[in-house]
Amino acid sequence: MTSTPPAPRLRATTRPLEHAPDLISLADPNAPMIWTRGDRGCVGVGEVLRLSFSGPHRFTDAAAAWRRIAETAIVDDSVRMPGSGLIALGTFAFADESSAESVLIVPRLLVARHRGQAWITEIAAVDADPAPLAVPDPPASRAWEGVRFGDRALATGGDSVASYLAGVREAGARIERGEFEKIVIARQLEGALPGASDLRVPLTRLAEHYLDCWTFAVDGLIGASPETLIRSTSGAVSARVLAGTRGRHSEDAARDARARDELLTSAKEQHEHAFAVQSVVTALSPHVRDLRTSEEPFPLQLPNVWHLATDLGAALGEQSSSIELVGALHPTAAVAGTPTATAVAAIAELEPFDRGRYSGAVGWIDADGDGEWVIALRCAQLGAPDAQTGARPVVASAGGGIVAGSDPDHELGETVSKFRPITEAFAR
Ligand SMILES: C=C(O[C@@H]1C=C(C(=O)O)C=C[C@H]1O)C(=O)O
Repeated sequence: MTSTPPAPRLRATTRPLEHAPDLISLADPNAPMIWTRGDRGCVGVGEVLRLSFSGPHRFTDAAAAWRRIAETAIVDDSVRMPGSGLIALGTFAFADESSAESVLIVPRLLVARHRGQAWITEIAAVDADPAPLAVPDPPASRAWEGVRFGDRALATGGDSVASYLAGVREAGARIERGEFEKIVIARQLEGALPGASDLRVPLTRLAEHYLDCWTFAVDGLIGASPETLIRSTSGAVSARVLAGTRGRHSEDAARDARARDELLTSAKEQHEHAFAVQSVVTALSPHVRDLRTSEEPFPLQLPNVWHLATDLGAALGEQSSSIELVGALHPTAAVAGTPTATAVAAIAELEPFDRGRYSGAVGWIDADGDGEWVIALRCAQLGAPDAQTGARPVVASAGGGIVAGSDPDHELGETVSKFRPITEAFAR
């Protein structure tokens, strides 16, 4: 299933930079490689290695391939910060059967910052000539006409919103019959990105508005996710679980506060949230020690929605790499349901599309296996350019958890709120 060419032996050299440059401005406007949140993150320029994986073993295959590359690499790193030295950025498909590729990409140059510190890493095959360790000039600005999204046409030609509502109703009926307790049902929007568009425009908007989210661009998957699947640094592990959502009402403070309070006091939302936390605790427990969670779910305020959130912390109990932890956690109840296997099988039946990388994982890994991975939410996938026009298809996905008593129209409204980061970032 997984096709990986013999990996070259890599050399990575990291040196400090005096000034922290604006990361997004350095990205390739056509194929940006970005991972950023607030005053932290990195931009990749160029590509030295791309590994592809697919099928049910994509996480273990990727973890093994990366371990081999890291073991033989020569790393000269005078910075020693999370994200310095040899790095790959990656994105993994949601479903075992997905036709979407899961990839690990090693950039040729990586410019990164962590609060006040900044550095540059150059990566090449050991026998290749080194590139200068200098920050490249930002590429010239390009046009931005934006993307107008509409409901994605179904392969069967039917109405996609009607199909989503039917899926939610059917999911509710199956929950009533006791087939499963929770399932996440998603829907898709699509649009066309004009050729020669500057993808730094939507990325800058996402990074500026969604300060509590990781803004990412890896292999055409672009978004800003609030949900940390796993972060592992020098033996410490953390995660953020979200489940339970209300749309924001930024124009009306009283209504907005009511939405937040309703979320905090709703038995249904707390119940749904508990499923999601439990699924992460169960999957993580064999790999960690001293697992602790925030006492009570807290309200996470994003520009588009309120979420119920729980933070988890632990010590890494064995030598698992961050990709192995992602493989152990995926898919959580936040994106699949409970029990997992039944929910995943029902998603394949009730959603009339392949989710691709949406609700899979996106993030990075270093030579020690440490890294940061989020659930690929609030995102869109760009396709290949049309041979004639250069326009690229863009598909955005969003969904929500269905439990006993979920109302289909309310769930539809929730997806509208969850699409906002993407529809607004890609607007004209
Ligand atoms: C599935 C999505 O989001 C997930 C589902 C949530 C919910 O059902 O309340 C909340 C946050 C995410 O864990 C999405 O954004 O598409």
